[in-house]
Amino acid sequence: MKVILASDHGGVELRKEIGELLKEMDIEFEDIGCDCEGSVDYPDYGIPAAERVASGEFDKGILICGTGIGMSIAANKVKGIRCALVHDVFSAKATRQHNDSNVIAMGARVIGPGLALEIVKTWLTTEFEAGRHAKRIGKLADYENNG
Ligand SMILES: O=C(CO)[C@H](O)[C@H](O)[C@H](O)COP(=O)(O)O
Repeated sequence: MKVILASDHGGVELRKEIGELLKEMDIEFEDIGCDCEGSVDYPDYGIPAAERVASGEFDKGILICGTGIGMSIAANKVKGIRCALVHDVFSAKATRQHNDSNVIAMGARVIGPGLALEIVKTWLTTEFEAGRHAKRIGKLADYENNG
């Protein structure tokens, strides 16, 4: 599995902690920043990261900003992306099982690193259940492709 990590200035520390976790889990990843002291704009990191998941270069993406909201909105603008804004372990599991989410967004100003790392572990290790959920995802793809 290959994972891409990105954040704005609100998520730098948490993003780096997630990178350390991925190393411990022996998961291949690329961290595209930001490597910023000052303020940056979340679409400049979230959209390129999501595009690289949508293209198939990466299997999953993890995006961090202050709330996770900006990053989730940005990622979901990219065709083929199902980004879930997640701040609890139950949702992290459910969004893999039911939505086959390929990106998650979290807010570093919303949750602490302990919970965030548990969310990442759960999300990366939970499989899509398919079945009735596959039909629903198909409807999303149909809308994306045909309106
Ligand atoms: O986009 C966001 C909110 O939806 C992110 O949380 C940003 O990190 C936040 O807006 C940045 O805010 P700042 O006041 O410019 O640091």
